[in-house]
Amino acid sequence: KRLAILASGSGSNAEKIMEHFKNSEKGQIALVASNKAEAFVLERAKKFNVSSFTFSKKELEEGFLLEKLKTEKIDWVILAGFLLKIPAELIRAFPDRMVNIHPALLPKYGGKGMYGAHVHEAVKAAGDSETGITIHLVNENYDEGKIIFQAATPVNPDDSPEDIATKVHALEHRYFPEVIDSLL
Ligand SMILES: N[C@@H]1O[C@H](COP(=O)(O)O)[C@@H](O)[C@H]1O
Repeated sequence: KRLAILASGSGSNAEKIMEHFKNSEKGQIALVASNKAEAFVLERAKKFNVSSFTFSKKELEEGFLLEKLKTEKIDWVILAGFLLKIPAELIRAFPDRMVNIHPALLPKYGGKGMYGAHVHEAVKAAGDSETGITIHLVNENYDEGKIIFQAATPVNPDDSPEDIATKVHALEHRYFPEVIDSLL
């Protein structure tokens, strides 16, 4: 299967996924794409000799990305820290073959504007005793697609939002590649 990864930032998850599929028979990371020309994920793609490109929000909405994914014969789309809303047409082109990772235990702390540090600050402010990750299929509502996998980690009262982020990233890096592999 040919996989494309969409990311807007650092790409630590994308790197773990590229590492996992480096010698895989089941899946190949064929493309990395970003809406940010300065995103570090593009540097990580170079390291794995995975071809990459960038696109604007306007191009995304005008179907440029969908055409590219079709041309590249992509089977699965992986959202790994991608912050723009995916157009409905693109979601419909990959029925149950587009997955996202969210840094919290959905349905808590999901929805528009709930991403990255905002999530961990909210967990801290609420005084929750645990948080975690959610891997879900993508549908037309933010963070509301069918949940495929969740894993939790305890939150200690003296954990800072940064400590929480570190724990959550560790879960993401451990499980996201394996869960994608199990879907193929
Ligand atoms: N959606 C969220 O955005 C972050 C991306 O991190 P990275 O993979 O770019 O390091 C991850 O925490 C992911 O759950």
